[in-house]
Amino acid sequence: MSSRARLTEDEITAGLAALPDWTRAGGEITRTAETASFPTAIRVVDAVAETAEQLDHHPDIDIRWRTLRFVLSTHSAGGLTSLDLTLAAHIDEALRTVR
Ligand SMILES: C[C@H](O)[C@H](O)[C@H]1CNC2=NC(N)=NC(=O)C2=N1
Repeated sequence: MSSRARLTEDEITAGLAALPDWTRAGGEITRTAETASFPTAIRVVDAVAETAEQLDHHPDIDIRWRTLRFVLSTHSAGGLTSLDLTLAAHIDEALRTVR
């Protein structure tokens, strides 16, 4: 299966079981997280930007002081693909590790 193929409902359910901080709304998943400070929020975004470039897959990001909101979807597929789950796991890792 290509990583840009739309996932089935069962695949989405299984994938999201490992991503408890993400909320699904139709063809998107969203996570909001508060970081320690505005500079930390920017460093998280910087780390995510690097991953996004490597994956050639890019999140929508909303920055409000030290709160970040990420929205993931595969625009070319019109919904969720394994790339969204992969990127979500990387964002979780950045939020856990970047200080
Ligand atoms: C040419 C390039 O692969 C595409 O434009 C990529 C870039 N990043 C992308 N990011 C997301 N989220 N969805 C896409 O369909 C997408 N397409």
